[in-house]
Order: sequence, then structure tokens, then C-alpha cells
Amino acid sequence: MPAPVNRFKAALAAGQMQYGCWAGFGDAYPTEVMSTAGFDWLVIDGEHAPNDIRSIMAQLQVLEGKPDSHPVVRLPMGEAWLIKQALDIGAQTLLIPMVESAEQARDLVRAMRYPPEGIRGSGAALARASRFSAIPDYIRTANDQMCLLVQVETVKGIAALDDILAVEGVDGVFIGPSDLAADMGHRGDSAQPEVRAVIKDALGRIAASDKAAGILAVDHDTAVTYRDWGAQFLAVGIDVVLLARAARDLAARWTKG
Ligand SMILES: O=C(O)C(=O)C[C@H](O)[C@@H](O)CO
Repeated sequence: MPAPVNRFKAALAAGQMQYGCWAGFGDAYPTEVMSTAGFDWLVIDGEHAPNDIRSIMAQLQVLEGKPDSHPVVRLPMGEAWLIKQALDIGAQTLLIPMVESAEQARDLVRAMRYPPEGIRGSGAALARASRFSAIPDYIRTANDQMCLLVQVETVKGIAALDDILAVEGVDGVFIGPSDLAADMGHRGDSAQPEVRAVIKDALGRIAASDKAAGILAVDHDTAVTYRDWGAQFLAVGIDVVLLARAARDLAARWTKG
């Protein structure tokens, strides 16, 4: 029995639109609620949400076997030891922030793969990823099911985009509008014309490559624009923001007369 087929990776390779949402509560219960919505993918955010390896694992467990809601685990940084832990608890799709060079991208590809293609440590026997050795062929088949999404979200990363797009083993490139705007001197304002111009150009270049283009938008019109610009794995919301806004609106309706 081989490693689980990564349907999200296959959908990206087939050019299918994939709509996602951030899962940022750092807890399995709200993530399980989000899995009833019908998104194609959910980001278990280990960068900006209060997640650790155990809370990420608990969210992977509640998403197990779902026909949609593919778990995309975002790590705080692209460190090989973090990647090893995330893959051993069962993640198959990683979103890695702050990628600024082809060399960095190549290192990430290698960190996600067992030798000889990579440097991933061979601990599958006791790992959840192999279902504790219930998948006997896991270590021989896992490499092909790894999906690497790199975040390009700085001026330096944008300058290296063509080189990053040439790296074998990168499945998608995600443009981070907030961090890119900040690095361009427009902290908090990704709607700045010069930022939008860079995003539009980058999405177009990614979409024209053999990689999938991805991005996050938290308002409908911007999401439609990003899709028109070439975004294929498109995150259209953040669960924490959805709840906060709905709660404030409801409270205002009753308490502000
Ligand atoms: O830079 C960005 O924008 C992103 O990487 C997405 C954000 O980090 C996401 O966490 C929402 O703020």
C-alpha cells in the first residue's frame, strides 16, 4: 500500500482552480467546523496562528479522509527539522514563507524528500505519516506525493521569481500581499498601485510557468481580480477574521441601537 495520493497536488498539476481558507485558531475544533464549509484546501497556519506540532497534528487528524478541505500546513520558516516533523505527523502539502532564492527553494525540495532525492530522515516506522507502519510502502512512495508551495513576499523574492520558477519540485508559488506591501514600503496597504502592479506581474509569470499561482484575498472583489490575474490556488478568507467581523456586526446590531 503506497503513501496517500495528494489530490491537491494532482489538482494543481491538472490546472484546476482550488479555493481555500485560512484556519487560524490553532485548534482542531474550529478547523473541523471549517471542514464542513466545502473549501478545497485549508491552511493550518503555523506562522501567524498559535500552532505547535501537536495542534497541527490534531488538525490533520480531524481533516483526515475529507473529500475536500485538503490540509496545507504553513510552517513559521523553512527549516529542515521543522519540515521533517511536519511530514512525519502526516502533512503532505507545505506552505513555506519568505522564500527569496532558487537555492532556498531547492533546499526546501530536498528537505521534503527521502534520499537520494533529498535529506528527509527515515523515521517513517513510528510516524503518523505511515500510519505507524500500516502503510508498508510509505517510505518508498512518499516523495511523489509531496507538494511544496513557496511564498514569495519580498522585493528580493520577486527579483528571484524566474529562478524560483525554474526549480524542479516546487509545485506552487504563493504571493504574500501583506508582507510584499510592507517590504515595498506600504505596510498594511497591498492595494497600493505599485504593489498591485507587482502582484499582477508575478501572478501572470507564475501562471505562465509549470507551477500554480496562489494568493490570499480577504475581500471578494480583490479575490476575483487575483483570479483574473492568474491565481489558481486562491484563499478567499480567514476563519478568525470571519468570526470576529460577524461577532462585532451582531453585537453592534443589538447594542448600538
Ligand atoms: O504576506 C501575506 O499576505 C501572507 O503571507 C498571508 C498572510 O500572512 C495571512 O496570514 C493573513 O494575514
